[in-house]
Amino acid sequence: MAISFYKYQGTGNDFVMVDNRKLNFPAEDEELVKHLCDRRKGIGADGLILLQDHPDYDFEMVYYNADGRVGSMCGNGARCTVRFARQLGVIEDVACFLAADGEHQASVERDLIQLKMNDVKSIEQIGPDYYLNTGSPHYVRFVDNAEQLDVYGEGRAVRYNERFSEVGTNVNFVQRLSENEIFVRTYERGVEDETLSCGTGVTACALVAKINGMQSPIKVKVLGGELEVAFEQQEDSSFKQIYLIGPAKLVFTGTISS
Ligand SMILES: N[C@@H](CCC[C@H](N)C(=O)O)C(=O)O
Repeated sequence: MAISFYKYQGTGNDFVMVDNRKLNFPAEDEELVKHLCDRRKGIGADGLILLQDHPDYDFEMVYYNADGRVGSMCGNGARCTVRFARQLGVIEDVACFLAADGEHQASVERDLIQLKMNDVKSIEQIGPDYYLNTGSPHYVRFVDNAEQLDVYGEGRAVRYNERFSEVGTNVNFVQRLSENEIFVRTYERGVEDETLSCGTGVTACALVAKINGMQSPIKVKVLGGELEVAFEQQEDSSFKQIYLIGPAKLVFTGTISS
């Protein structure tokens, strides 16, 4: 079977994208998805995304992690899907689409994609660390020197902690750089390694930064570039009007036989 694909990246978080509007991509085949995401034997990506029709939305985004399993929300993947939808002519500069965690709005502003994330009602504190869901589950730990950190080793220690054993978690390490800027490194569930950026992770870190005295909007440096997170915190401490803003780019297109 020949599969036509598009490769996109958002701050270095990269995805194989398939226009599934007129296809019936066999995504239940975990080995196929894993193969396409394999960096040596396949195309290479942190995940695979199907863009498909939906009767009530501009499109639906279906996300799979690089391990072949269907994933939860992917913030960078969603920004790339919006760019992809625009390239295909599915949308113009605004979109209302469905993802794993429900409805999202987005807009295209030149190089940047502004993505509205779902509200976050609560943040759990676990010792000095935090745990919250921004569409995907995220553990957040503040550190003094994220650059020197063993993200793989320390990330796996949390990822495979029995507390998270059923669903697992992504693990983020955050360093405060200035009054309105943080640096984030993330160990991603489903990739089972550090990625260059994680959109839902960056969002989680910005909300936790607010709890620790920082104000919206928060600039976020990641290994693959820069993002911004804007939000409002309500009196009941929940977060609304959360926006993840950053670039999303087409890298190349191709055809691969499975
Ligand atoms: N890279 C993503 C997060 C993808 C989901 C994650 N791998 C999981 O399984 O929770 C992002 O940009 O949000």
